[in-house]
Amino acid sequence: MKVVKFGGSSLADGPSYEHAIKIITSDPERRVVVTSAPGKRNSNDIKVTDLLIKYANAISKNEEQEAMLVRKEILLRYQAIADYFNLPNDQLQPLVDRLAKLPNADYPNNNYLMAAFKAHGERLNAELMSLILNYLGYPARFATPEEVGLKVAGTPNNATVIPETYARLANFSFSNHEIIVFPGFYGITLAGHIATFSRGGSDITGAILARGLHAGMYENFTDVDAIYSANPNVVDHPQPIAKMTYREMRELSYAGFSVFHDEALIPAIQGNIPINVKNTSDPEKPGTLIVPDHSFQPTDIITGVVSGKHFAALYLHKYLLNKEAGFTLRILQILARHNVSYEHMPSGIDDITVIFDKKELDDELVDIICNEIQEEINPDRLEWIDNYAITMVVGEGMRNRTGVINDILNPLAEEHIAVPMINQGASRIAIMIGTYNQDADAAVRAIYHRFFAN
Ligand SMILES: Nc1ncnc2c1ncn2[C@@H]1O[C@H](COP(=O)(O)OP(=O)(O)O)[C@@H](O)[C@H]1O
Ligand SMILES: N[C@@H](CC(=O)OP(=O)(O)O)C(=O)O
Repeated sequence: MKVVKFGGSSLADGPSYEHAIKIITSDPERRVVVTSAPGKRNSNDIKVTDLLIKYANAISKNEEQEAMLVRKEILLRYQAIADYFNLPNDQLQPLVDRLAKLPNADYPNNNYLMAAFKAHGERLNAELMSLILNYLGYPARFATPEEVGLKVAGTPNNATVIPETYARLANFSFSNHEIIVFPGFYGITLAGHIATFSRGGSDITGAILARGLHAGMYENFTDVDAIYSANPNVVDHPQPIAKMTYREMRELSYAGFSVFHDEALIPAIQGNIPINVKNTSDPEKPGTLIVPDHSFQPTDIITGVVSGKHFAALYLHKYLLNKEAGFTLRILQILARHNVSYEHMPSGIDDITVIFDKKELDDELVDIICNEIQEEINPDRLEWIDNYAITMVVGEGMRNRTGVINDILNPLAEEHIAVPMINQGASRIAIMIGTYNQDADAAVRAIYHRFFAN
């Protein structure tokens, strides 16, 4: 049995829906389908998830006129898909009502309201997909996180799955003849409220279902032929990756290979389920296979290179820092006091750099943290670097090679790219290079061309 997830770009309009339906119905193994919300139909378009965020904000601010206009815009997206298949209008009415009634429900606070609104992009799309499949004569059943017990914890817009979900999923039964259509992106908290994963999180739902339902394969359909060795928006015609390991993908998606969510690797790893990323418009192409480490023999030295620009860094210098017991602990205590987590903390004998994901911080919080560190720790130098980027060079093939670091650093030096930090150690398959934002893309191109020129 296969779990199949379609991204927003693969369900954006009637023609793309038609491709997806062909894929679903061409293989009887494809029994569980996970939908994203309709995505962009062209580069100027707006994702339905972003329209729903607008709708939620208008409701929170009591802007009734704006809310009505956005709600109509959202409905038009689903209506256009339904019309493409000549679905009778009355069948769409439950979706229309659901969207209209969203503001009337009780939410513990505005964050839960936002989560519930956002989740409806996928929920309505799964319902629509099952209606269309049935209308075309394929036996499909719409199932929800409520029904199967997909439970989550954490914050309402950045939730994580609760392990008991897997036991509940094991009890979810469906017949050999039906196609289950399930909305991505959200689960239900123990208190019964909707909470979403982070953006792009429908990939996570697919992986949870694949693990919980013991799928033989998790197919992830998107709008590119494969995962490439570099972001195709940064490098022209990068090389497709035929096969890679879970660990490689996790390192790369963490740093910016947005084609697959880094958190979605975890259920797949736990369930030992291979992932195949494929193109909805060209499903015959092999795509990229993501597999466990033990079944993999690397052919290239590096598998991919990527830069994430959403980082900031706090650089601290203090003589004899390495002799001062509890120095790092006191920094971490200040961060914990403000509920801020850090990403990395490379250190030297007199220096330490704490790297943050910018999503964790705002300007006010940065000021507070810097002031507290200055007062309580009294470093000789404290510098906040707001335009920090992390370039990640990843490959199982680096494991037993020497000199790879030279091949990474030399092209950067040739391009006069400053490298304020290198971290090569903890993970034997990844080297992390700190650069400044403005150099990040050039760094990716320089490293890519050094390793993949031929
Ligand atoms: N290394 C990469 N390989 C392929 N695509 C990438 C890579 N890095 C970034 N991308 C981008 O990821 C996009 C697909 O991800 P996303 O838009 O989230 O898809 P979906 O809507 O199918 O979930 C591609 O169109 C591409 O622009
Ligand atoms: N629709 C959500 C979740 C998601 O996974 O979307 P996509 O598959 O289009 O990346 C978002 O936009 O974040």
